[in-house]
Amino acid sequence: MSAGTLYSLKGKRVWVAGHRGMVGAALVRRLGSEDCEILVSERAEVDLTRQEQVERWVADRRPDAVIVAAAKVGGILANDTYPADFLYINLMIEANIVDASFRASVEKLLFLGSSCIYPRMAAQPIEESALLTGPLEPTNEAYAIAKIAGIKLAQAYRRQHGVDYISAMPTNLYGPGDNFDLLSSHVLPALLRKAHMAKVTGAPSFEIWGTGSPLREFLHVDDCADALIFLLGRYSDFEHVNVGSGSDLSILSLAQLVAETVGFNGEIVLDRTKPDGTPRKLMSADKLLGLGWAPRIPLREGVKSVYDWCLKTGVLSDSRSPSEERSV
Ligand SMILES: NC(=O)c1ccc[n+]([C@@H]2O[C@H](COP(=O)([O-])OP(=O)(O)OC[C@H]3O[C@@H](n4cnc5c(N)ncnc54)[C@H](OP(=O)(O)O)[C@@H]3O)[C@@H](O)[C@H]2O)c1
Ligand SMILES: C[C@@H]1O[C@H](OP(=O)(O)OP(=O)(O)OC[C@H]2O[C@@H](n3cnc4c(=O)[nH]c(N)nc43)[C@H](O)[C@@H]2O)[C@@H](O)[C@H](O)[C@@H]1O
Repeated sequence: MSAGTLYSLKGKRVWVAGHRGMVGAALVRRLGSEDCEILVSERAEVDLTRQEQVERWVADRRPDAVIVAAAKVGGILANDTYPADFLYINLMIEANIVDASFRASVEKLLFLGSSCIYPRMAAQPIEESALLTGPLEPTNEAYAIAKIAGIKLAQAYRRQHGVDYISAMPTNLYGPGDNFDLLSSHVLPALLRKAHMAKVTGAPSFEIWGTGSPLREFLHVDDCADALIFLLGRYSDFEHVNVGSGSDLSILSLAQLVAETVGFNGEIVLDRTKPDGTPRKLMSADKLLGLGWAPRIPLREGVKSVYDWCLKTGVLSDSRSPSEERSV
């Protein structure tokens, strides 16, 4: 084990639950440089909301370590429109994986939450200790409640059973493999697609939701995956850990950055009928920095690399209008 390592992945069987998602796929890429065996479960074989299926799979495959990167995930509109799905599916997935892992004597488990767990009006930058100190943002309350339950579940198993279960709270993420559906995506992939479509169709403008004034923090998913593998090896404590870049910008500034990246020179128009959500959610990066990890991919560089990835894969070329797209 190298200095500071509390849990070595060497020779271990590591289950990435949700390996086809943006974060799960980045974790699989990152784990490729560790001397471990990566386990994945296909959805056709295991629906993670089904306890029996999860218990059977974990008992059969016997992972040593588990990363819970499977979840029902979406942007502000999806969260606001489908609170039952966001609460129910996420509660089931995390409860099933945590308990099945305990029954199968998993050595280490990392649960992933999100920065929306914190109170809507939390003091900025938001420290880990702000959890449960005030009311949540209504547009994603259901998802936040499920994620808070996940943190508490990991802590409860840790306290009652002495197991090494930890939680990490990533900020808003972006990267290859993101969801570019305009109705269910997060802001960054939505803006890339809108700016690109405006450019290729010669439109004079593209729309962004809300007032453009909310502030958001962004982290490239490869930085996030690196931080998560760092925590898996170097962190073993009760409290969750924020995973962010340490800086934020307004949604309008983000839209301008995306327009520059894409090469769109027209206007950016505000659709004020859409919600803003939390005014600001910049997380304190102090705890993770203190442990010795720092991000490497600046936002401008990251957005450019994702746009290049989009052009290469053709993921933005779908000409359907938002109303024709798959529902969330
Ligand atoms: N994206 C962000 O901005 C962000 C920010 C903070 C935290 N996070 C956290 O990071 C984690 C991963 O997010 P992501 O962005 O990678 O989401 P994602 O791309 O939507 O991936 C989620 C994965 O979970 C799988 N899944 C969902 N329900 C399932 C079920 N019932 N059975 C089996 N698999 C199921 C999905 O499978 P299918 O491919 O079959 O649908 C998908 O592969 C989540 O815990 C999320 O809270 C994400
Ligand atoms: C990380 C996730 O963050 C989510 O909150 P949240 O940052 O507001 O999620 P986003 O959907 O990324 O939206 C961030 C901000 O961008 C604005 N925005 C502007 N144009 C667009 C657009 O075309 N699409 C989208 N999606 N937004 C847009 C949106 O109104 C909001 O103020 C939570 O709902 C989840 O629970 C999760 O925590």
